[in-house]
Formats: sequence, structure tokens, C-alpha cells
Amino acid sequence: MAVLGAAGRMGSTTVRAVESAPDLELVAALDASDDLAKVAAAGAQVAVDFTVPSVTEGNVHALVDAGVHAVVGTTGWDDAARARVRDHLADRPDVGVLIAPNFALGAVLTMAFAARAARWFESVEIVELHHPDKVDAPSGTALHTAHAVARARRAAGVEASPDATEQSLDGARGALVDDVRVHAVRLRGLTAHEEVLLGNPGEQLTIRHDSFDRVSFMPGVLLAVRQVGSRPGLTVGLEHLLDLA
Ligand SMILES: NC(=O)C1=CN([C@@H]2O[C@H](COP(=O)(O)OP(=O)(O)OC[C@H]3O[C@@H](n4cnc5c(N)ncnc54)[C@H](OP(=O)(O)O)[C@@H]3O)[C@@H](O)[C@H]2O)C=CC1
Ligand SMILES: O=C(O)C1=N[C@H](C(=O)O)C[C@H](O)C1
Repeated sequence: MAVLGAAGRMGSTTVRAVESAPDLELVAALDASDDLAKVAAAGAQVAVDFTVPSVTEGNVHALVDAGVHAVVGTTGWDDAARARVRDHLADRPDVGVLIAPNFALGAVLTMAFAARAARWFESVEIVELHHPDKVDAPSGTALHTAHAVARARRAAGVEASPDATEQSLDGARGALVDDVRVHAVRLRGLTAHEEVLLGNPGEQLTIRHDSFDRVSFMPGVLLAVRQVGSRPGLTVGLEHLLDLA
């Protein structure tokens, strides 16, 4: 297998995890200066992408063309980009692409629990907290969570969270994602954290997940690497591999 973004925080952690896995062999580790053709030339069957939002879609299209299955952790994907990959995969029905905004088991469970709880509360807001070297905001996980929560509330006929605020300063109430407020904190010392706050008269439920170390993502990454070849087409979210969708 191959790792794209191998010199980065997630890429280097993935390289170590693959090297420790007896059933996997790392044949290519690419950084920003490397030609993507190295992946197929090295005989990789699966490539993991932990690069940057500006290049990840192009990488996936090139991998699909080369017949290499892709496991993508890089964030920055929107509906249009995912649709382009889905269209492209129609020409390569043998290839699997899995895009997951978060590979940590606890984060995937947080999203599933939040979606399950969302219909029972009047108010819901999301706070994501990350290290300050992160280039995107809000996090891919917070976007995925907001959409899952909003879908669950719509399906149950629940109204948007009440909010009488007249904002005197732009951004004071965070970003509105699919009717759900999302707030992004960037703080030295943090790794990756998310809180889903659910409120009713007289009570609050907080669902919180903390990744203290990037090793937290590795069991999910390795699970995806092992399964992506038997899941042709596009899969979005690790929940589909964990029976949580
Ligand atoms: N799904 C999940 O569970 C997780 C997802 N992420 C996401 O993963 C992504 C990477 O995060 P992180 O590792 O912290 O970021 P880093 O900035 O540490 O790593 C990104 C790496 O990609 C390299 N790179 C840039 N362009 C290319 C290219 N064309 N080909 C190969 N490598 C390239 C960068 O090189 P250079 O610095 O030289 O430009 C850098 O080494 C982010 O989108 C983040 O949100 C992070 C954690 C968990
Ligand atoms: O950049 C990060 O660090 C992380 N990115 C992902 C995201 O944007 O959701 C996953 C995790 O939160 C760590």
C-alpha cells in the first residue's frame, strides 16, 4: 500500500501503523514533491491520502484512473467534489474509494449518538476544538456531524434550534451548517476534540469526544485499508464499516 502526505502529522503516524501491521506492506510513501505515478509503479493496491484539502480530490481521480483503491482522511470535501468522484467511479466499477472525516472510533460513535439524540432536544449546537496548525474550519467531522444531526431532525419533523439573537458582530454565533450552529476553537495544546451540546428546558446532554493522540485514528484507518477493496464505489464515513449508519 501507499501513503500520500507521508511527511505530515497523520501521514507519518499512518506509515508507522502500516509498518507495524503484519498483513500490510508499505511500498510507497509520497510527500508534496513526489509524482503520484509512483503509487501504481510501486504496485500499491490501496493508497491512504492525508494531504491537504486543495489536492486531495485530484489525487483521488488519479488513483481511480490507476485502478488503486483510495482511503481518504483529508478534509475539505463538499457534495460537488464527492459527486465528481462518484461519476468517475462509474467508469471504474472495480475500484473502491472511502472518504471519512474522522477515523477515531469514539468520534464515529459521537456522530451516531448525536444523530440518535437530536430529535429529542429543542436546541443543538456543535463545538469543535483543534490544534492551531489545522488549515480548515470548521472541521470535516463537525460538518459531517451537523449534517447527520440536521437530517435526523428533519426526518422527525423537529424545527431548527430556537435563537432570538440579533448578532452585533459577525461570527459571534458561529457558522450555520444545515440549520445547526458550529463553533471552531483553535488552541495550542489541543489535538482534535468535538462536543455536541443538546438542550431542553431544565436539562443538557453533552456528547464529547477527545483524540489526545493521532494513534486514535489508526485502527479506523487500518480497518478501511483492509476493507476498501471489497467495497467498490464511493463510501462516505467510517460508520458504514462499523454497522452504525
Ligand atoms: N479523517 C481523519 O480521521 C483525520 C483527518 N485529518 C485530516 O487530514 C489532513 C492532513 O492533516 P495533517 O496530517 O494534520 O496535516 P499536515 O499538514 O501535517 O500534513 C499534510 C501533508 O501533506 C503534504 N502534501 C501536500 N500536498 C501534497 C501532495 N500533492 N502529495 C503528497 N503530499 C502532499 C504536506 O507537505 P508540505 O507540508 O510540504 O506541503 C504535508 O506533509 C487534514 O485535512 C486533516 O483535517 C486529520 C486527522 C484525522
Ligand atoms: O486536522 C485535524 O487534526 C483533524 N481533522 C479532521 C477533521 O477536520 O474533522 C479529523 C480530526 O478532527 C482531526
